Amino acid sequence: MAEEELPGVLILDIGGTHGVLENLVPLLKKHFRLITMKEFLENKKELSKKIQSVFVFECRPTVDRELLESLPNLKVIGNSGVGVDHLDVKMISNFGVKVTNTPHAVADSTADIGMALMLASARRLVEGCQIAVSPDTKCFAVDWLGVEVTRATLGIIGMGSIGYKVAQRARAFDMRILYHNRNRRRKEEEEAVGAHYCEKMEDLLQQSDFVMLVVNLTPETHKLIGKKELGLMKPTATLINISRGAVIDQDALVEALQNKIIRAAALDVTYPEPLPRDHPLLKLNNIIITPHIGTATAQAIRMMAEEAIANMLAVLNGQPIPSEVFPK
Ligand SMILES: O=C(O)[C@H](O)CO
Repeated sequence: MAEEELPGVLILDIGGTHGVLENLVPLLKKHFRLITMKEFLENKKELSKKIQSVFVFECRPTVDRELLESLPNLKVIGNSGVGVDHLDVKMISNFGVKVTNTPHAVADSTADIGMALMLASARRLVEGCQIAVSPDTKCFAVDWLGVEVTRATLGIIGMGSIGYKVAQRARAFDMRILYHNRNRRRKEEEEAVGAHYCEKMEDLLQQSDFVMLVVNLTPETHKLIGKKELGLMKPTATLINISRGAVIDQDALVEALQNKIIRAAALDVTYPEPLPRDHPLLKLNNIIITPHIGTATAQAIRMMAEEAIANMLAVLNGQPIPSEVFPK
């Protein structure tokens, strides 16, 4: 089909992603006529009617009312990524537009980063690297002992597809696995990874050596972990966050880390991202922060684009939609 005849997809500007989007262009071009935001703004009159879908890369750009009002033939917003907290799904659906996401593509890489953060924090990997390259290193390993992950207790808060992948990996470390989730998993699924359900999150917090946050950000999970919850954790415990920054009350976390209420934290997500350079979290030495890289692998990015494309095409062709997000 000639490019002109393909359905138009508007690509939202994504900023400094180091050429990621350019790598996705050939994939998208097979099925869509690509229209960048710049092109759209320069030629709104001609292009607005042609755009049937908007491709949102990960969680940065959002879609506002003004944009929706200017796209009369828009049918779907294909989010590349699982979290859709940056999109007002209710407002979008009031325009008769569907929202889709990519839960399958992100699961392995995000679970991997959860494990990487847990191991790095437990074994003080970042400090170790700094000591190794420091010119006057006199430090021996015994001066800065870490803690063991093997056979420790891991509490997973949020047992969706990513949480479950974390449990699968943790099993290989002989970890005792606890989980808390809105809905209990099937017995066979629990048994397959040896996970024990905690109906009360408090029980999980009190018993875990590592607590990993894998929930979606919703009004119910906003600041789910605050002063009270941190106070329930063991002083030797580590908090790992691979979901969204706002799931933690960051002021309470600063206080807990400063006062050694918990041992350490390892965050792939913060609020905001990036943190302002003078943020107190950046001044602590019992924390590791990575810049939201849960899905930053070549394979994950590609799979996310493929899953998003399949979703968008299903909507445009009136077929069953693999991963639709419904307004709550
Ligand atoms: O939501 C996701 O899938 C990741 O955080 C990437 O944005």
